Amino acid sequence: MSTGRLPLEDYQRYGRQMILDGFGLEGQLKLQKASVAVVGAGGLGCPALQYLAAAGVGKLGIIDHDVVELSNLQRQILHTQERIGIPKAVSAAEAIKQINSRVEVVPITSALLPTNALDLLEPYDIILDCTDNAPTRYLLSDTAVQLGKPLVSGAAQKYDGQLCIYNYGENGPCYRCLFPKPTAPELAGSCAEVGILGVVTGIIGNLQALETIKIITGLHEGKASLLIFSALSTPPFRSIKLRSKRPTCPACGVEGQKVGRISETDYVAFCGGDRPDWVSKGMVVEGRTEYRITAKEMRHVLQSSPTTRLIDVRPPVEYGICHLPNSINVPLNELVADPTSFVKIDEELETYFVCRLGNDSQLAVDALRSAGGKGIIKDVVGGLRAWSKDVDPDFPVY
Ligand SMILES: Nc1ncnc2c1ncn2[C@@H]1O[C@H](COP(=O)(O)OP(=O)(O)OP(=O)(O)O)[C@@H](O)[C@H]1O
Repeated sequence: MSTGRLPLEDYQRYGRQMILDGFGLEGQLKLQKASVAVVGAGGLGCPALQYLAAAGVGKLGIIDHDVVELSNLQRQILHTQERIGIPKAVSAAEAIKQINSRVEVVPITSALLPTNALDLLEPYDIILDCTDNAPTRYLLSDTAVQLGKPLVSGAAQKYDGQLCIYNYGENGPCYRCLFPKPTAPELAGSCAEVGILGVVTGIIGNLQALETIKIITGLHEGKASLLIFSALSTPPFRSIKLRSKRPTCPACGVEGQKVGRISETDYVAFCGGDRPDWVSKGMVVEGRTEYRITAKEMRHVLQSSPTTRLIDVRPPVEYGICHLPNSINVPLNELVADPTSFVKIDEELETYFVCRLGNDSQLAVDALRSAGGKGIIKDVVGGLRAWSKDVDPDFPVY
């Protein structure tokens, strides 16, 4: 039996869970003492944070560099219309305070990077990966291994989701044990590119909160498994038992650490092509800036340089929805298959690529350069979305 005591009103607030077998006052005191870092306050992070706060986790760190947008509200349920434009970490912290004012909330509005990950995550007992990109997944996994903390990882796209706890229990595997090599960039589209049903992120984010509460209260049996959810399948859940950590894993294997120092590792380069759109949000991704141009700079170029060609690499159906005047449409798949037959190499011409979000356009730059293109070949950071935000608010965003 526990000798601890809760503030009087907490017996009322948490009574419904405290009377559960195996939970009790002990479980509630453990939650109160626990600290959890949630990286990403988006589709997964919002529901996870909501339930962790409601359940009475003592301290919640929220790390997200992004701001709330209208397109987030379909699934990022802690944010509101009134808070569009403010940092997600701050918006989520405000929402949590309204649910449970006694939770200590630490909003961090910078991105998690190799240079700050160890420092930012060290103060917490458990880490939640609620992000949406491969470089951050590997960064989080390596950091969790180095800090010796469990990593409760969620992922969701389209109608599907996954849940796994890494670096936990007796010899539990890390993310690198399961995925030693990153998914080919062309297969790893973002939610903005491939779509997401909001409630799917709700299901996976809630499961992340559930597993976290089980770990904190001692209700988790400590066996590693990968839960796969597919909303359109019957039954929708499948669970795969996982092996122990791989002895040869470069991060957590018994043969010793072979991955480099986290702060010096270029996770973006490791994961390849489809870079997260961090540049437009103030994060410089090394080695790319000379081939990139902002939307505002693009407007200036279009107004002042007659030797400019602007190539829109979206699929024709998207080009048909909206496009910039004088842009020509060469879909990325056609361009990559045979770059110079679609875009003749001409050093006298300045060539600019644009797409919806500024990811495919980088691949287009790479394709043309690899095919021998020289001179000014650049792409628009943040794509047409940045154009709408920074240059022409009347340009449609979809
Ligand atoms: N390295 C990182 N550090 C901090 N937050 C991150 C990092 N990588 C991703 N995130 C955050 O993780 C969240 C992922 O959530 P989600 O995919 O639902 O949102 P989104 O990126 O706003 O969506 P969309 O792709 O529709 O714009 C985002 O808020 C994003 O800013």
